[in-house]
Amino acid sequence: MAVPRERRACGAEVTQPEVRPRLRGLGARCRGWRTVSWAMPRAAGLGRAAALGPLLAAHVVAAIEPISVGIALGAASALTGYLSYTDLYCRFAECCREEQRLNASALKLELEEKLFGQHLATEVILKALTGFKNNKNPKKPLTLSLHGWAGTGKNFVSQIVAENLHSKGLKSNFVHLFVSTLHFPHEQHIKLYQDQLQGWIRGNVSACASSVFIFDEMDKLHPGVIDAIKPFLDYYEQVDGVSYRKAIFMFLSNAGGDLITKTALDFWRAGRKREDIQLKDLEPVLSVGVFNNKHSGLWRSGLIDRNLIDYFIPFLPLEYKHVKMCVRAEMRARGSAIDEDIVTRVAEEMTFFPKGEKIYSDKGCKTVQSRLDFH
Ligand SMILES: Nc1ncnc2c1ncn2[C@@H]1O[C@H](COP(=O)(O)OP(=O)(O)OP(=O)(O)O)[C@@H](O)[C@H]1O
Repeated sequence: MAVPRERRACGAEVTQPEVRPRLRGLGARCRGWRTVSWAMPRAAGLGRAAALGPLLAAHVVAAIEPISVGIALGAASALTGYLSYTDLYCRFAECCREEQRLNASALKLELEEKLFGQHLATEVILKALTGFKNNKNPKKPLTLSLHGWAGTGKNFVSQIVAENLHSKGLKSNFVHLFVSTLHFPHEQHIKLYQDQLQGWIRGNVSACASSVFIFDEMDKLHPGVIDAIKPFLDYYEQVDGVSYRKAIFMFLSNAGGDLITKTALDFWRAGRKREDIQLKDLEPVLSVGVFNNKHSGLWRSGLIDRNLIDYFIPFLPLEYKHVKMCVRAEMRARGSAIDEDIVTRVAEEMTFFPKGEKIYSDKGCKTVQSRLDFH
């Protein structure tokens, strides 16, 4: 019998093909399928295997890639006499290093250099992650809710955060990205999505306690779906034998973008500096706004009324000067010399709002890359 393509490629069982998430590209399919397969009956076993040490963990990976891992370990063992088995193993396969500390200064530098116009997001993310990772016994997982207009840097930041937590970033086996319209598209399957989500998260946290889960397009998530993970975000020591306290959850959403823009505009009109906007000017407005917004993914959510979201992080709308910074950053990334004429032309092709003042880019920096291709 012919094996379905996904199964050949990813080595996982297709459990419910008629309602499975439609995933883009093989990488995405593998990520989804792998997660499903780990989350289901084998999850608890995997968690225990990982806890029993690298030898067993090596068997788990060796079962996945027996030849390459075996050859690599054998050759390296022969060449080196001083590395521990764990060190050696982790040079060839990705390891979940739960106790690994965060390099806070590297993260700070990266955010300050690469993220433009987001003084609040930079400050809060840095403090939240540093505090959380420095705490050996967190009482709950870290939950961050990122809000803002399109193209203001929410996905960009989650990528930076992921890379600073697990070196392979979004490609890591311990970082999981869910996209509402891709993984949870049908309203009639909410119950199924809730069950799958619980299984995915339980399985992956069993395998790696410091797993990172990113939920993009929260504003397109059907109300109630996210409440399925409420027990995992709460202050429990364990849920069914699994501790979720070292995991990190990030929710990305356009919901609340209008509230953030209004505050930014009020400051601008009052002649106050953008950098004077403080978290307290926005966080309460955001949490209430999102809780009352039917299209936020967090409408009347238990995650909010149980105070399980640690930080609501506002992403401010980007101005003309920030768009120019994005163009320059893109030119640098492409290895091109900075041409200020092109920088200006690209920035001027973007559209700005509100109609009268034209201060903020309506797509943030989102189309900068493609526009640069024309010049
Ligand atoms: N504040 C920023 N600083 C630097 N670059 C940015 C910023 N915002 C966006 N960019 C650039 O624009 C690209 C698109 O932004 P990103 O995907 O992070 O937007 P988003 O806020 O997640 O948008 P959406 O809500 O539509 O998903 C990024 O990959 C990055 O190159």
